[in-house]
Amino acid sequence: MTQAIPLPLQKLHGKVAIITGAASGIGAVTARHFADHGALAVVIADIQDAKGREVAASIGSHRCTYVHCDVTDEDQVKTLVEFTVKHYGSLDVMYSHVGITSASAQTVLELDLSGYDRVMAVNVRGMAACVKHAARAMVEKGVKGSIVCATSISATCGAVSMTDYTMSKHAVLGLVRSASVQLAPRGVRVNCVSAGLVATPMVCDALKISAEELREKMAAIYSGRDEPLMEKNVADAVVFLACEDSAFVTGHNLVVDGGLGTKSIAVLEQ
Ligand SMILES: NC(=O)c1ccc[n+]([C@@H]2O[C@H](COP(=O)([O-])OP(=O)(O)OC[C@H]3O[C@@H](n4cnc5c(N)ncnc54)[C@H](O)[C@@H]3O)[C@@H](O)[C@H]2O)c1
Repeated sequence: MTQAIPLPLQKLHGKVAIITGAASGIGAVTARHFADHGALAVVIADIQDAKGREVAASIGSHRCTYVHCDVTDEDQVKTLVEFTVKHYGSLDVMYSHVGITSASAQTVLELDLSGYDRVMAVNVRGMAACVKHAARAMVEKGVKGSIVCATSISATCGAVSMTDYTMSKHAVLGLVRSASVQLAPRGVRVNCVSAGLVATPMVCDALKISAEELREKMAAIYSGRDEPLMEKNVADAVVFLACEDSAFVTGHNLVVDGGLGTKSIAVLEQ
């Protein structure tokens, strides 16, 4: 069960939300944060079924449900959105958070194109499917909803490795900007959050390092802060873009990196 925020301070009271990639890391913390902010229902979508069910149960079955959904399969994304609308009446918020990296360094000279295809299928095609079906559900029901996509500080700069990941996050910016223009007349907002480095399984697995070790390394980079960038800091930004506080914000890339940008990426490149 979650510790509810007092009603007057709840930003998502009565809202119905989907969060993809919420079995783990930033998505899981954001799902809890949405529930704490009074969301009527938070639907967690992921491919890690046991973990996803665990997160949903820990938040509480009265307001959180797990649905298996591989975002690379458009039919599964469509079914996820249909399930949500059927069970909870509408869809107000889609946080399309799923993203992966390749197993290898993916420099241009050594680019493994099958790894590239996988990253693009998940990070770009999957993101587009989530935006498409969430937007359709909102437009059909006349809901002036909010769609938030996970980008990264890698969306606006080059990197010495992870070429495919960097390309995919640049592409998400194009998706968000186009969708925001197209959906503005329908009252649907589309924004993205570009997080700096957070010690989640995606990053720790890629670096073959524990979360504790990575946070220690990051402490030097985020030295002006009491602690390194955490999942909760990203979740706060997502709640802002999901709620009415950002009613006139659309097509925006909200950077959450403590002002450190590529310095935090440097940890990956050491
Ligand atoms: N951790 C960071 O430093 C960081 C920084 C910037 C942006 N991001 C973004 O956050 C997202 C990754 O989240 P995280 O860092 O919390 O990592 P994570 O690995 O903890 O979470 C990613 C989740 O996505 C799920 N997933 C993977 N492929 C999927 C698929 N095909 N269909 C459905 N679910 C799938 C995984 O099972 C996992 O639960 C990516 O979009 C990434 O670009 C992370």
